[in-house]
Amino acid sequence: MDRLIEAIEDKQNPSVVGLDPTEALVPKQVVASFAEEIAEQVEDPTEAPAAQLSVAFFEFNRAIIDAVADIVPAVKPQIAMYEALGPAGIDAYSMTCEYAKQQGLYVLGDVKRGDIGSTAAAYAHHLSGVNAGEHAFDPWHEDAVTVNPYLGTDGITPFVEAATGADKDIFVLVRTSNPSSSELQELELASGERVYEHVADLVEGWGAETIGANGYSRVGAVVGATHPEEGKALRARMPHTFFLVPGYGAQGGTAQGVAGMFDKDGMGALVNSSRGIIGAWKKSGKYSESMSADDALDLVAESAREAAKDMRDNLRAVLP
Ligand SMILES: O=C(O)c1cc(=O)[nH]c(=O)n1[C@@H]1O[C@H](COP(=O)(O)O)[C@@H](O)[C@H]1O
Repeated sequence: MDRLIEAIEDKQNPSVVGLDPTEALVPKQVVASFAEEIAEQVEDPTEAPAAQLSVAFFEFNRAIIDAVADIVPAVKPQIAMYEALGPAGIDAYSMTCEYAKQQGLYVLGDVKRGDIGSTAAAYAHHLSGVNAGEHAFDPWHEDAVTVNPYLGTDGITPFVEAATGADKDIFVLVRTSNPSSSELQELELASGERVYEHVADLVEGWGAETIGANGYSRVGAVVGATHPEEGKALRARMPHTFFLVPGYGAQGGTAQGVAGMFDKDGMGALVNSSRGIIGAWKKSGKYSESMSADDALDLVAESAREAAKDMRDNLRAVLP
């Protein structure tokens, strides 16, 4: 987590831009501009639409990354959006991660994996790379991944080991931002604790051997911006655990609401906004369908930059 913390200090900005593209979030003319090129490349024409959208996702992301790389420390590509397009989408995911890393950004792969130990060990290659050993290579280019703790310790240990070996991190779901999160996470245990509080204690334990120079372990926690009070209590309960805080903006989370999730030095949390940044162009009032693809991408980039700056300034205003 020390690399992430350095990047946050460098940019003086504890926020991360979520790269969650969908067809609705990419201007139509940008997608259309790849039609000919893709039609020539694919053997099976039924694959063309997914291939075209995948290329458009990458170019959309590249424009956004270029526009925010000097403002934010990190990006969080959400693999679901890319998986939805099949293998071409996965390529766009990996290319996005690689490009972001080349621009000096910390890349948090939102892959939310979780399974029995032997399978978790395979998923952990997201961090350790493929064919670990002499011929290892890293097709994913991620600095961290998100992990689901439902299977318990043996589903997490392979990720902690891989993260430790590769100087990377994981973020474990503790208190998620979504409306139904209470169905399981708020259940009361015989001890009187809530399920998410128990998970929080497990997460502190999973990270205990990996605490870095800044006092935070390699095992972070995901705590939704939509739960300000619980997030504040978790901050006190998890002194060595860095927080990823999604739910800002589109899901209703605010800078005031997340302020309590930071430590006394204004560190300890990274706040995510995806649609609020990458979809800002739609609310700019400047878009028109008759624009060229290049102009539309410029608008996407300029709007994302403004939204990222606003988010940074709003967070700075509530931090010490
Ligand atoms: O792990 C996450 O990042 C995550 C956890 C959570 O509790 N809530 C949550 O929204 N997320 C992710 O954060 C992003 C939020 O997107 P926006 O609501 O568009 O900002 C999506 O990629 C979600 O999958």
